[in-house]
Amino acid sequence: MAAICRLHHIALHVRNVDKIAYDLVSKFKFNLFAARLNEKSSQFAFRNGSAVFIVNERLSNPFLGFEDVVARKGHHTSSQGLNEICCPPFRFGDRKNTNTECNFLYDVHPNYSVDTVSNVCFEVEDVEKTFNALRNQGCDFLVPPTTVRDEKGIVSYSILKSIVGNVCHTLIDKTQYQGTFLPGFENVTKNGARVDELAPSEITHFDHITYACPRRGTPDVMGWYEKYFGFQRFFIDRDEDVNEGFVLNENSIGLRLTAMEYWKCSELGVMLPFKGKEPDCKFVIAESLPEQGRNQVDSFLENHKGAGIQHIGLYTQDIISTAHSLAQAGVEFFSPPPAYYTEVGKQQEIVDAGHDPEELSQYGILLDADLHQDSSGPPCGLASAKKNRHLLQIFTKPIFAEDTFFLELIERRGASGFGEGNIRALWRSVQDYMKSQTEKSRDTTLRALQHKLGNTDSEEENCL
Ligand SMILES: O=C(O)C(=O)Cc1ccc(O)cc1
Repeated sequence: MAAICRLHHIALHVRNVDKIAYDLVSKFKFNLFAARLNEKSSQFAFRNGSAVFIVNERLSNPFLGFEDVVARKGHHTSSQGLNEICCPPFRFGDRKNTNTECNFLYDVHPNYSVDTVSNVCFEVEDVEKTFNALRNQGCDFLVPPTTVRDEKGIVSYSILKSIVGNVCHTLIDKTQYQGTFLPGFENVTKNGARVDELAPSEITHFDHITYACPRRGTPDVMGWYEKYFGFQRFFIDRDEDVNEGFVLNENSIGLRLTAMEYWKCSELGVMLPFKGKEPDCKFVIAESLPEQGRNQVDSFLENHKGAGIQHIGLYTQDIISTAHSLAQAGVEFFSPPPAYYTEVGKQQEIVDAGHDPEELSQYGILLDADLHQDSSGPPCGLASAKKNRHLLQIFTKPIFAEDTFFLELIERRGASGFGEGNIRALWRSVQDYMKSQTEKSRDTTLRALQHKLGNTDSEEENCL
């Protein structure tokens, strides 16, 4: 079994990196802090808190590369040299330095026909040992242990295929590396400063990753992550059935949710530099239930052409402020039905949690109080904090053209699960959006058809 230390980054593969880079930097306030280019591929790394995305793009247009993207974003690259073992040194602007061996470093090319988020990279302590142990257990590896080196040290990695659709996991060991990111990547600087040293943001880390899985697929996914990574069940609701998971199956919501979490290094006795405790990224499996008709999980599976990562929760320390600045920058969020904020129970819940329903409604932020407060908590002052345990969430609209993957902002005030009330409200808002998208595309098709028919008519008239 792999002893996972922490989540290192999550990788996207997109056809047009420009749009995603623009969204991540200008709208979601990520910093483009490192990049790697060669003739066959471009890889860009974006950071917000400890949340790191690597966006991969094949260079379909050889004239559009890193310089163009950077110029558009107002960044400048440093020209510090790199020295990779598996790749000859490559410098920006040196497009003739073709490297046909190396395509996506630390990743595989998923050969996927739609934009996708397909690699969750974990840090482990010993890649070779982990590779041997997992392979002996029957795990399917795509890349054997591989070493990459520059003047700051060595990084080794290996890539395995998960049981979920196109998702794979890069296992990486950085313990012998003193550089800021990964060998092969070059730092991006802004006004002479390294971009990853800029002011801290409200987003601190990845809170959870949600998979959309086919019907009846949950037990296999859970079993796989338990066997190879030692993931453990995380109960979303205290009344949740061990085998059934958390089920919402009424009033047009047909969803089975099951969550898992993993042991962090700190729990294995290894100290990590995150205030002594590593933040924990949960994995959620979403499965659609057939009785309530077609839904957002089904549409993800169809549009994405298979199971995969449906959304990622970004943890923020202040969801109101983050939602405000992201909305100002052009991020579009799903809104719950307006009645959500005026329902007597919900209004009271929001007020009891110390929030203003009006303010939350401005952005469409949902609040869910942890109703199962356990009474065995510490006495006096902390009791009221415990009493008001809640979480706040908001979903963005899909960020890929195919209407698949989206992001979520989440702030937890003592609540560790996924609020049941929120899931219902979120579900409805996504369903409404899907309906409006279907109507829109139906209108467009109809208009196109009418237009065509009109043309045909006039052509016929012309012929007459
Ligand atoms: O609340 C969350 O973040 C979840 O992960 C639950 C969830 C999963 C899938 C959906 O389509 C909607 C909600």
